[in-house]
Amino acid sequence: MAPSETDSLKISWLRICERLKSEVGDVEYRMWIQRITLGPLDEDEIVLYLPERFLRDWVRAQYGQRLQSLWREESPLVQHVELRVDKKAQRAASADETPAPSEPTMPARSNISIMAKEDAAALERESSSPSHSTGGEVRNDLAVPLDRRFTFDNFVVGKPNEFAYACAGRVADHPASPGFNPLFLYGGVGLGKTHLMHAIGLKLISRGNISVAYMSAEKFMYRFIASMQSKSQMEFKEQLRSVDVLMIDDLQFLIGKNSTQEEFFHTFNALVDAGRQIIVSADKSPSDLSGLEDRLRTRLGCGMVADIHATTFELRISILEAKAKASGTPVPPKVLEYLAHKITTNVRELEGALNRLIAHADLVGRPVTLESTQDVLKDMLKAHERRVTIDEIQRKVAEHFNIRLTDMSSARRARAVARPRQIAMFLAKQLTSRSLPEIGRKFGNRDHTTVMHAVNRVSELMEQDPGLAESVELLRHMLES
Ligand SMILES: Nc1ncnc2c1ncn2[C@@H]1O[C@H](COP(=O)(O)OP(=O)(O)OP(=O)(O)O)[C@@H](O)[C@H]1O
Repeated sequence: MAPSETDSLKISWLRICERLKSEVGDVEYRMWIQRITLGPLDEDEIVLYLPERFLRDWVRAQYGQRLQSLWREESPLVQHVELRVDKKAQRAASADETPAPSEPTMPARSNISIMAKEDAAALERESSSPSHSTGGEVRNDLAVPLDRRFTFDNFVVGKPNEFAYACAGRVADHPASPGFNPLFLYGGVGLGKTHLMHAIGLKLISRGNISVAYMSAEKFMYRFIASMQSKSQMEFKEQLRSVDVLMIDDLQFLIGKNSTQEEFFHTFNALVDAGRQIIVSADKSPSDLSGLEDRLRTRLGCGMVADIHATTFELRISILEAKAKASGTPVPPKVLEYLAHKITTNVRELEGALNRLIAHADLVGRPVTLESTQDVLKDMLKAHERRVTIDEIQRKVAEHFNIRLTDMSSARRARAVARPRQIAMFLAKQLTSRSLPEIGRKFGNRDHTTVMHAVNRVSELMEQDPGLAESVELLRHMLES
């Protein structure tokens, strides 16, 4: 690189630092950005160094996009930003004239710094995978802003989530009431835990005069570690303990991070003792969160524990209807049913699929149809194809027709047994990729022609007998969801 290029990059970097400082504020700037060192330009990619892996991951998750766009604006030479770890980077940078990151502030032998290092190490072990960050904007204050879309009004209620919804509503109306503190919401990925937490926060704030802090457990940990490094633990503790409502999302992140758990435990006790509300979410119930300290698990389970169950077909349809209506783009009921049938685990993905369809329809100026849906979502739907096994099919069909499982492979020919067996063969052909001989083998070593006959016979009967067609469809539905 020519010297003039180096200088121009340094000047660009100084300007970017200034802009970031004004955007994120002094505290965040010192904590994260100032630790970055400018590296070389490699073709159109500028390299930036951070002295620790967890810092690199945090900066990448929180500022990666912004750094890239600022660089692009600043310099025509730079199109991409690469963040790397270089433990020597800090010292090298101070000798150079790039904006000097501060010297590491972690006191070498204090207990606190050792605790923070343990957690940082635990984090480092995990951080080769993408960050769990909520992606929220990091502001100068303690918490992450609430998402205005996540209101109670926008939350669709059905059997699987009605209890959690009711508990959330109760806490929003009467925070810190006996029996509801803490409120512990748990359930699988993308089922609405965060949505309900934000809804509580938004409702509380709308009534004014109450301070609410929401953050992911991951952010809690980063702030805790950062407070150690910048020797501002007292400030961190005071900020946390001054809120009326503290919400910590995805608590399972603290498993294995013992010092952060300890800090959270003390914060938890201080707040509950002071009559403040705590709301926590996790992917499992307190008793199943092995890896959390026992005393913390016990305290977490002391208030109200509410489970959000997996969605039902009916709930998925209601959610899709509500979201399609809100979008203003007409989506035929057939398409909604198709999606609800295919994407069964996660509301986030369901929503993502619908948004993709709507965006596509708007872009090409054509209505959403079943054909366009299958085409636009091809890759997504493929990933969701559920692998049904022949064993599962036999079990479900036997249960449904109240026959013994062994009759699936027995030689009995009575119609009460033979017909369900044929239906099971039909479903095995429809729902698995097994060949006719393979299916035959699973049904008591029957010949492939027997399976072929069963498949044809059931197809015929379904056309003639609506009752039987309904049974087969019901079984298929149960097996696929
Ligand atoms: N019942 C519901 N009604 C409307 N939208 C919902 C419902 N459940 C989930 N969603 C939407 O699905 C998306 C994912 O929900 P959310 O982020 O709250 O899930 P989560 O349970 O917190 O997931 P994770 O375990 O990944 O943190 C959000 O956009 C949310 O608005």
